[in-house]
Amino acid sequence: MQTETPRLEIRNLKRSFEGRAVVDDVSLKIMPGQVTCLLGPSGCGKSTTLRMIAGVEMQDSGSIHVDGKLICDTIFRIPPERREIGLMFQDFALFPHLSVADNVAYGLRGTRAEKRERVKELLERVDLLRFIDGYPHQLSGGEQQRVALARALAPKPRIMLMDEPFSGLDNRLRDGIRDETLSILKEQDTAVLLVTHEPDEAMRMADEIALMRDGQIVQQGAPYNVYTRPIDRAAVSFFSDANVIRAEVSGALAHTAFGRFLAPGVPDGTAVDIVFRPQHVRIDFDRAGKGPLPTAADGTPARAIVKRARFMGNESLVEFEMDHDGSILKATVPNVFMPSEGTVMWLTIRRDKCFVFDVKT
Ligand SMILES: Nc1ncnc2c1ncn2[C@@H]1O[C@H](COP(=O)(O)OP(=O)(O)OP(=O)(O)O)[C@@H](O)[C@H]1O
Repeated sequence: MQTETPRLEIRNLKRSFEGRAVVDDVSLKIMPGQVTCLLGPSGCGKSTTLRMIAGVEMQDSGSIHVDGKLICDTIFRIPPERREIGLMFQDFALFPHLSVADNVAYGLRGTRAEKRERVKELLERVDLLRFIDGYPHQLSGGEQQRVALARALAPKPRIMLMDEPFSGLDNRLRDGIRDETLSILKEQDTAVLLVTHEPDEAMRMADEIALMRDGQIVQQGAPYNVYTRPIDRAAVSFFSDANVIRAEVSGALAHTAFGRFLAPGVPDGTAVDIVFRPQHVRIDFDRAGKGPLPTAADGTPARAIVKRARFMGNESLVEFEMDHDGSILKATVPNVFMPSEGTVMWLTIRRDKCFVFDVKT
């Protein structure tokens, strides 16, 4: 069986600044037409990784390959302008002295007529055709960014590196431009590496998410898998609010006020964190001092007092103080649910949505 060659492959990239490993052994493969999001908090090394692939930053070790060919290691190096890699950064400036059309045509080859055709096609898709003969200073910041996007897409690069490319756009525009950009890149079979610190953006754009932390990729996979099978507590919290209950294991079970949680393979006496998202807390009303009966799916109910309820738009967030230890738990409920402070309720936690992590690891 013939295996497909990745469009972009980076192997064991490392880069240190002042003795600190900012990118620490990062490897990735991206196939043609695939969008991979490098997702992680500010300062984790995402941009430095991208800059090394672009060729504007030199790695200390490791190599970069395009369609199976080496383009850069510590001995051999193709200069940035010959890598045929498209770049789209948030602060990528347009050429102020060139018209919008000439900016978009900048990297294009072909006859004047062919270039004009391609420029029109792209400006139409980013909804800016009316500005074709205008100049950058006549456009708003968001419009300039869309022109920069059209310029980056125009030469149909084999690889596109994007660093927070949509963050300057207002919400109303962002979704449309994001979807349009994605469909252009897919049509062109471009391999995309997109850097973002916004989980929503990564979930929306990515075929694959590479979760980065302290210079390393800590987890990689399809958005659904990364979201539903996070490798640790921080990976849960990165995507959403998370509740955490600390418990001790005995007999492969973690014992809590919400009943027992399976902790297979965890030795007795080990401390674990049981982590779950607010949407997986079930809320029940108090019935003469009692909650619902325990079930295998939801465990035992625990008594809680409403501290605060807030309406968030399409859901409500309720904060509870737990009776048994005074800890705070958050629950979200679709639509409007605004119980008043002090209301007694009973909470259960969906077992199939909980993650149990050994505290030490
Ligand atoms: N040229 C440099 N000299 C010294 N330190 C640097 C240099 N470039 C980056 N760093 C440091 O490396 C770390 C990672 O930076 P990088 O820009 O890659 O992070 P990032 O994940 O892209 O963050 P952000 O989302 O905030 O851009 C930061 O602590 C940064 O200060």
